[in-house]
Amino acid sequence: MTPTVGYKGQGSATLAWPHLHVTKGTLSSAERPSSPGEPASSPSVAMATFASGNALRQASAWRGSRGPMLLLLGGLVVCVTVAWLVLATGDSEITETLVRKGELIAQQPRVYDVPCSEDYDNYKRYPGCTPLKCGRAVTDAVVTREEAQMLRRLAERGLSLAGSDGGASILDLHSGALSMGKQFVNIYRYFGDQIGEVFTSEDFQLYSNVRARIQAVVAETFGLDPALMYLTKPTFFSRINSTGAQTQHDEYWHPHIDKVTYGSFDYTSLLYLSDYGSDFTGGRFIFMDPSGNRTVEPRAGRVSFFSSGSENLHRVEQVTWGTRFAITVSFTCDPAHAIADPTLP
Ligand SMILES: O=C(O)CCC(=O)C(=O)O
Ligand SMILES: [Fe+2]
Repeated sequence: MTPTVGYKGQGSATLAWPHLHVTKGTLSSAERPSSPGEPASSPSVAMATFASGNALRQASAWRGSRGPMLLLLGGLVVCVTVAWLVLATGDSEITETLVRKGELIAQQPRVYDVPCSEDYDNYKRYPGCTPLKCGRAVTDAVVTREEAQMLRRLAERGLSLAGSDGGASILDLHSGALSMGKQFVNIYRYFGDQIGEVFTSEDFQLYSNVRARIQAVVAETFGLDPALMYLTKPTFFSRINSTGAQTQHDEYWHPHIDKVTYGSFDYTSLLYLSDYGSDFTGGRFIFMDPSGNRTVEPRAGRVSFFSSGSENLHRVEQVTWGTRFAITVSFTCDPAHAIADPTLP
């Protein structure tokens, strides 16, 4: 039987370490250190010699086991480092980081031109809005970190009412869609008048104000008439953490083209409400170009925007730790797909 064998094993191990049995300071002459000037009968000396003899033996035992211990410790350090690296760097091969979290794009947006894809030949053209030049841009100068924090609090309050069972939850102030468990509810219907205790008219004013500034910078950067581009749906707050997906709605990381996924989008903008690296790890935005992956690291208050066609195939790296908040605010050139800013019902 296993326990008996184990017990026997322990017994023989005890025998291999005789000093563990010397509990009363009774040392054999062979073990007793010779100390000429000292009366061997003195109990305190006997205790001291016993203690030091014991310490010596323990020290030599420690020296004996030091090798394996150091090996174990080394292994532990390697494991922790690898785990940290995986958490910190996420799941992606990155060819180029377009904008790091620690950089501040405080003046003009940093712009990267990308040739427009051929898909545009198949879409109806809206002069003054349909992209003539395509690309991507990032700015930290349009939304302050304080505003981002206020919007993040708004998102936290709304999403605290429910949230997905999986890692990705959304709140769409326009349609009222809010993730709940494995589906969505309409917050305005589900919570009725109580929603007035969660959101204030100032929250909605801030959203409109920020949306208008984003629209202006998108128009200026792409050379558009801001009056000929319109907010379109869906426009939503997202909250992502590392909880495993429970439904397809939680699988935010798939590569996609916004114009294909959402239909009406011509320009996508993303306003980040938390910081890559300190609020969460993983979760970088990745443009998947034929020549390699290019990433934008989220930073609270950072606006990243791009033409929504297949020249900007992208995905979000899986979040490995913490919580990532963002808002997707997008614009269409088609007045038929225009929506008004969200308002409190
Ligand atoms: O949150 C992001 O960085 C990107 C979200 C996105 O790709 C989308 O909403 O279509
Ligand atoms: Fe997207």
